[in-house]
Amino acid sequence: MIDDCPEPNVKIDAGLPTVLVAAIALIDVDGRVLIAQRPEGKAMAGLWEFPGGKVEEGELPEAALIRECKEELDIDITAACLAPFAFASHSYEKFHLLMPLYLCRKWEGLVRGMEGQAFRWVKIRDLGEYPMPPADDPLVAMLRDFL
Ligand SMILES: Nc1nc2c([nH]c(=O)n2[C@@H]2O[C@H](COP(=O)(O)OP(=O)(O)OP(=O)(O)O)[C@@H](O)[C@H]2O)c(=O)[nH]1
Ligand SMILES: [Mg+2]
Repeated sequence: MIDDCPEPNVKIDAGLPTVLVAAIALIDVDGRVLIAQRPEGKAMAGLWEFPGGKVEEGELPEAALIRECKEELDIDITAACLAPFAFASHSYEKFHLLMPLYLCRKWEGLVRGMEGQAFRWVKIRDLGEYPMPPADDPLVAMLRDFL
C-alpha cells in the first residue's frame, strides 16, 4: 500500500525554495570519515557535518566541492576523485535542502580548519556520538552500511 511509506521530511506544499548543497565524505586509509563542526554564528552552530556548502548559480556540484574543500579545509581535490554516493532531501523551516554526498579517498594537502572550525576523523561506527543536522541521518545510515 502506498500509504505505508514512511513519512519523509518533505513539506510538499509549503512553497519552500530548494537549496542545492554539495557535501563530501573524505575517507582516510583507515576508513575514517572527516566531519567538521559548524562554527559559531552559522545556522545549526555546534552540530557536526560533512564539509561542503551551497552550490552557486551556474556552478557544478563537483566544482563547488573543489572550491569548498580549498576554502574550508585547505586541501586540493579533483572531480575525478569524487564518487557520487547518495543524497539528502529534507525540508527545513525556511528551505528545502537537496544535498548530494560524494565520497573521496584521494586529496592533496593536510586538512586544516580554515574557518576556525573543529574537525575530527571518525570511525563510521562512532559517528553516532556526534550530533549532526537531521538531514544527515539517512546518509550516515547508508555510509554505515557501505563502509
Ligand atoms: N556542508 C553541509 N551542510 C549541511 C549538512 N547537513 C545539512 O543539513 N546542511 C545544511 O546545508 C546548508 C548549507 O551549508 P553551509 O552552511 O555549509 O553552506 P556554505 O558553506 O556555503 O556556507 P555559507 O552560506 O555561510 O557561505 C546549511 O543550512 C546546513 O545546515 C552537511 O552535512 N554538510
Ligand atoms: Mg560549508
